[in-house]
Amino acid sequence: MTKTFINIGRLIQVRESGTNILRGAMMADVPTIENAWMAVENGLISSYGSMDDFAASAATEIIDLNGRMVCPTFVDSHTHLVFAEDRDEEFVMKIKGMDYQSIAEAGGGILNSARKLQKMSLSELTERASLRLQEAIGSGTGAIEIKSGYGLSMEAEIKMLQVVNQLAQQFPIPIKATFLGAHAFPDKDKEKYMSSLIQEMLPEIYSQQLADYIDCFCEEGYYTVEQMSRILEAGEKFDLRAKVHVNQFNSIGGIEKAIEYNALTVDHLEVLSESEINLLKDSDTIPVALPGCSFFIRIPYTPGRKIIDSGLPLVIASDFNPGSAPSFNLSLANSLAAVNMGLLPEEAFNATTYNAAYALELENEVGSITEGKRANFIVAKAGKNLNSISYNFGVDWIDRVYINGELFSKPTI
Ligand SMILES: N=CN[C@@H](CCC(=O)O)C(=O)O
Ligand SMILES: [Zn+2]
Repeated sequence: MTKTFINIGRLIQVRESGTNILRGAMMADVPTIENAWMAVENGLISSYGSMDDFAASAATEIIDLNGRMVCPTFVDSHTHLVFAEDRDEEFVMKIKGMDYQSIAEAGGGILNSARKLQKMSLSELTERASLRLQEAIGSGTGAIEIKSGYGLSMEAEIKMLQVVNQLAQQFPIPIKATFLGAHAFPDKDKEKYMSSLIQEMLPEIYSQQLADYIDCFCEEGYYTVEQMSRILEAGEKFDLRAKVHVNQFNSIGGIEKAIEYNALTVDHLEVLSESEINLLKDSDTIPVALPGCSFFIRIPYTPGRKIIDSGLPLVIASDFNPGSAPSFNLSLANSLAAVNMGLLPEEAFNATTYNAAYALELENEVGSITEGKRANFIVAKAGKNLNSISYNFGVDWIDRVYINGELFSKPTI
């Protein structure tokens, strides 16, 4: 049966299909229909228009939105949503003055998460991740990427990816899985782990079809450019395109190497030089900023304003993880991007919806109000507009979330 939503005060992010990722000045525009209607059929957006031209059909359920704004759900292209436990004790260490790297050296960090995850069963991990994902959808996320990387052994990395695949079966939104075995080294024998990654884990992941992308944390003290290169080379053989962590603390050549492998995205970029911006301009690789991480571990923000002013596209994601960004809330990411990166509300919104869909190759499915895309959308509370998303930081502006045209209910815990 068709559902028709009428008296939509503003229908936001309405775009024809077949357009491209938004770059530079294009990011400041969010096409909108004032006083609109929108019809949904079989879970997809089937048509929309101005209320001035609306004619009700008998075979449709009418839902009157009384002037509220409707916009597409967010797309979160970078998360570490599967983990065993929060790391709030590290948060307290940070308040007392320790930085991210010293916390890792003191037994915290990625290895702390790995020790906990290795001991936890697949079903317990799935249950915990499900609760987080339900909440993330309730906060407006309608498509998501989830990485492994807290396993750091063949068994635990496979377990993490199986959890992601179970979530993809259970949840009604598109979920992409990324293999991030190269998140840290589990012990001193780095070569042994490199061989395990390339010769054991990757073939097994491929044979079980557990991942869509391959990732690597290319950073001083983690993976060198040469090690990342070997990992991306191996990933290519198993049809896994790269989405990589680069330039979080230092620029060591990761961007250049990622572009050489035609990476889909380069994520973090808190440290970014003019020459690296120029390299990105000559490539199809998409820059992704993670303002929640900058906020939480108090590191510089990715120069998003500069990226856009250089004519590049920009994507923003949550980086949701227990260490450096324990929030999946993309409304907050919009606020942080506006206040700390100098993005207009329109630019931040495009970076978390329309452009973000490209960062997961889901541009034909989600990210805008377009005929034939999934009816994954948010109904705002009364009186809220596009500016409210960035402006009302930390305030819940969302009245309801629809996924595939169905009302999504938050879990009752
Ligand atoms: N930087 C590497 N990985 C995560 C942090 C992981 C952690 O601290 O557990 C990130 O993207 O910020
Ligand atoms: Zn990350």
